[in-house]
Amino acid sequence: MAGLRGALIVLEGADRAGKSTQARRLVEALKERGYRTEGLRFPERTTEIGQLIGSYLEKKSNLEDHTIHLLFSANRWEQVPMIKEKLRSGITLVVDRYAFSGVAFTSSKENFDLHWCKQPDVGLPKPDLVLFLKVSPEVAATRGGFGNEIYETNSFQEKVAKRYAQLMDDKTVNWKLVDASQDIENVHRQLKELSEKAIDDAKDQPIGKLWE
Ligand SMILES: Nc1ncnc2c1ncn2[C@@H]1O[C@H](COP(=O)(O)OP(=O)(O)OP(=O)(O)O)[C@@H](O)[C@H]1O
Ligand SMILES: Cc1cn([C@H]2C[C@H](O)[C@@H](COP(=O)(O)O)O2)c(=O)[nH]c1=O
Repeated sequence: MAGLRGALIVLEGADRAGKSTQARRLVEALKERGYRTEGLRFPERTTEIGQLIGSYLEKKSNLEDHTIHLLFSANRWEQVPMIKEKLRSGITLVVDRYAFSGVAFTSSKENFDLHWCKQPDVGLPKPDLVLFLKVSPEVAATRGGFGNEIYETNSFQEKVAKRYAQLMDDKTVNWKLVDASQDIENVHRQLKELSEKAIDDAKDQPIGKLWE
């Protein structure tokens, strides 16, 4: 319907929680239900900034810790005009990782606090729903591919899980926690239900600003 906006739905969680699997399924399921829906993921590795990030994650280049944090944030900001345009035109966006990943991962490094890590992302379009896929580092480690990229170690992922828990204390963000150690279909059903409600709630609301 003209004038109604789409929802910004974010999937967050530790590496190998199943975010990409669920994001793909969610986009398809929402489309089947008649919602105009598109997927998006961060980091968006195809841009110039995204290529620097990809090279860092794949351990092909080294970047100073503040620098890589700011690049992750810049990689989100460069997509903001497109995100706003799509939401305003009624398209729902399902986003695989967002600013919460940025804060949870960088603040797990030594000498970084949550407050500093949030600042570059203050004012981004605020998600209408953040689906947190909770899985223990032990279960995540049994899933395919764990260990290829820079942050994929059990010890680092344990720190990341604690940072996410701190972020979820923020009640200004619409967090929904889902047990992602269940089978793919069960997780999917829950995400779809929560998403449909968020789309309905968001449709006549203005786009908010994150952490403002
Ligand atoms: N609920 C599940 N049960 C078992 N295996 C799963 C489940 N969800 C995803 N997987 C498998 O775990 C692996 C990682 O899934 P996926 O890439 O979706 O996770 P991710 O959270 O996007 O990971 P990353 O953040 O590291 O890219 C894949 O092999 C996928 O098939
Ligand atoms: C958005 C974002 C991501 N990260 C980290 C989290 C993961 O370890 C990788 C991305 O891997 P994926 O397989 O493409 O999901 O990057 C980060 O540290 N900061 C961020 O802002």
